[in-house]
Amino acid sequence: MIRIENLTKVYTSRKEQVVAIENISLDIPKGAIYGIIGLSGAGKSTLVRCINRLEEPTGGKIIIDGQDLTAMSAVELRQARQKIGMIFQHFHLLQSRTVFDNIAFPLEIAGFKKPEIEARVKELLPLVGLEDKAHVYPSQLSGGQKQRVGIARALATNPKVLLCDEATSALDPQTTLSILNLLKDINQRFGLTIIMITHEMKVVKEICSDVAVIHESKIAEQGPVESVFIQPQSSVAKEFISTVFPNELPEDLLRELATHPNSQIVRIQFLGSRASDPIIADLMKECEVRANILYGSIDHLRSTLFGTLTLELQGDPEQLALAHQYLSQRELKVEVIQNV
Ligand SMILES: Nc1ncnc2c1ncn2[C@@H]1O[C@H](COP(=O)(O)OP(=O)(O)OP(=O)(O)O)[C@@H](O)[C@H]1O
Repeated sequence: MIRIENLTKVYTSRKEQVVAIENISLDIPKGAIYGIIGLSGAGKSTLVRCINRLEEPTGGKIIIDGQDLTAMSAVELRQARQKIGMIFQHFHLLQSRTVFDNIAFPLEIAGFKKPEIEARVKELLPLVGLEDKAHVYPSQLSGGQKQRVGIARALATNPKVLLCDEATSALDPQTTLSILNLLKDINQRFGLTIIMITHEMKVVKEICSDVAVIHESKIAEQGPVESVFIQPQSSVAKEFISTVFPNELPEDLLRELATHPNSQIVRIQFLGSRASDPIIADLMKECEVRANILYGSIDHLRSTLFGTLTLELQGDPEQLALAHQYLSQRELKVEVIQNV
């Protein structure tokens, strides 16, 4: 639905040239919640601002529903932008307008008549849970409420795409969760395609269906969230995943385990229904190895279970080989952390 082809943006000043994004290509399916994650300065904001040409790309194409935004005239672009909503980290609300008038603003610009505007705003207020705040000013709202106004304003012209630039980065964890749930709800109810720019893997873990990791202006890797979490390829993706699923064992424990004879430390990761398999009981019964649990966690990637289990396996080489065979037959991802 959205195709980004070889997108490049170079900022040129008198002193220097900065390549903010370089040859980025992405296919974003209709109805996806597509996360774009990267460290500060990686190029995320530039990328998202190029998607609706708030920033003019230096090269490449943005194709939305078959229409090339980069080839559009100013008038065509203005019309196309009505189908692309955007929300920002710092909300960007008009302080002198009430909540109602902030949400009405894009409809006024688009030339809607007063009764139509009133009807649409009255539809949007309950959608974002602000029925009782229509006539208050932004300064009287909490951060989460301000972002709800931002979301209602972005949805006013019935967009097909919602761009979110660090939409929850200024919010506390609980408010972040409530905004993410609202975005998930909107995505499911209206089939809206959402692009989430973030530097926080917990945002990706919570609601994204797909993710692209951007590093030093380029895409380091991309794919469905489950694949990237279970089999990350790039070191930057691994680093991000370790922020939500830390699985390093303490150094002194590793040192102590290194003294155990015939022992191996393995990390097992599993998705979905595999989370309820009796792995340890089977390993002990079928492979006759001893399995000591060193670390375990189970969590959700959106609505799929994702688990990590770090075990010390003890047994002779044949028994350990049998254990690996057993684990690989069950399509679990197994990594040997330490052999003794
Ligand atoms: N208007 C500009 N003029 C010159 N350089 C810019 C401009 N905007 C961004 N850059 C540079 O482009 C690179 C990418 O910046 P960008 O803001 O897109 O990164 P980011 O991943 O969004 O970072 P952050 O999370 O810190 O906002 C950085 O090196 C930045 O300094």
